[in-house]
Amino acid sequence: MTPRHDEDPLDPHGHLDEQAVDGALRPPSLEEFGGQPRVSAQLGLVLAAAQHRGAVPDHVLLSGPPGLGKTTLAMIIAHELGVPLRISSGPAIQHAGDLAAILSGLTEGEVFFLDEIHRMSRPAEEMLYLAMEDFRVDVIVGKGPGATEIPLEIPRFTLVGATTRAGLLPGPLRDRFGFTGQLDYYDAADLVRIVQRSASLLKVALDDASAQVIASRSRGTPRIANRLLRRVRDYALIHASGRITPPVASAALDLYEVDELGLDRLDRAVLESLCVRFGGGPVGLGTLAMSVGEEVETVEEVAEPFLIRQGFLMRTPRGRVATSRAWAHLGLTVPASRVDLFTDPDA
Ligand SMILES: Nc1ncnc2c1ncn2[C@@H]1O[C@H](COP(=O)(O)OP(=O)(O)OP(=O)(O)O)[C@@H](O)[C@H]1O
Repeated sequence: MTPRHDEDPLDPHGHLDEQAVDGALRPPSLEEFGGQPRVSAQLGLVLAAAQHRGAVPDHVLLSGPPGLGKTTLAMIIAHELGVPLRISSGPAIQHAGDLAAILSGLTEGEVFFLDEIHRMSRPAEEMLYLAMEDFRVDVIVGKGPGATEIPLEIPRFTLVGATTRAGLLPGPLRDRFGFTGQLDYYDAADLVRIVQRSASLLKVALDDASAQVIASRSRGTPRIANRLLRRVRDYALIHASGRITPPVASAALDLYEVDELGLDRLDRAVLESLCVRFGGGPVGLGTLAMSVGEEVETVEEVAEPFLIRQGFLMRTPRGRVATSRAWAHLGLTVPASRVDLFTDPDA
């Protein structure tokens, strides 16, 4: 049987993979960017004032967990300013020369989006200080004692740096950003609107109650909301004649092991390991990550912030510790040896 691609209006010929569909769902303007009202309003003002003065806006730092819209905001900034966008990432810039090549190739007023800015090499970072402040880079020509620095003027640009770990940025780099937007997890009402917008772009009928089922399991993250919507759409297509209802949405998400609070396999593996294997901790992050077969960064940047926010896990100087809520969520009883930890002495 020939596969049918015509189900997807964003992908009529079947050329777009899932990531491309994700990109197609990105809101193009601040007005369409749902949620984050504080960051949106502050950023809007920075851009409007710069445009009013006819100046290139200050550099912008966006921080927050993955999937909350940092790349989307960088694209929106360029779009609102009507300038081109150049994209790179910290790990891709290992030598100062890589950065010099990018910066000298920018056009006047261009937005330069540098993702994972905390993972840039030290020499590149130092070059960036100068570029951000004086719109100049010092290119080193030659080697050893005969090496000379040649100053090179670069066009004025707006750097949009993104990081999941603002705390890892050296002070001098952080200080050179004129505006810092701290993105936080989205509340359910915002996610409902985001998922409804995506559903309408995908030409999928989605009632309020079903949108709420998806939003409540999306860990406060638009990228996850869009992904779950696509999984629910698939499930409805195969099992419910394409009709999404709250029970259909719940059944789909159960199948994909996303529970009612939005915890996925990795989150539960981390909690289970912490509670069962390590008796609730404290346990070091490296050991915890190894016990679930994941990279330290993944556990630290993807699972942990959400588990902490949900009150399942605490970071302590001696390691990660489970809360009583973690045992309860796993359907386990807090071991007798831990009970006193969670008992309020004044109760
Ligand atoms: N405020 C929003 N409104 C609507 N959709 C959004 C919003 N924020 C993010 N999205 C959607 O979520 C997806 C992920 O967003 P984005 O790639 O900007 O996240 P990110 O913070 O840059 O993630 P990472 O740190 O992993 O690069 C995008 O495809 C976009 O469609």
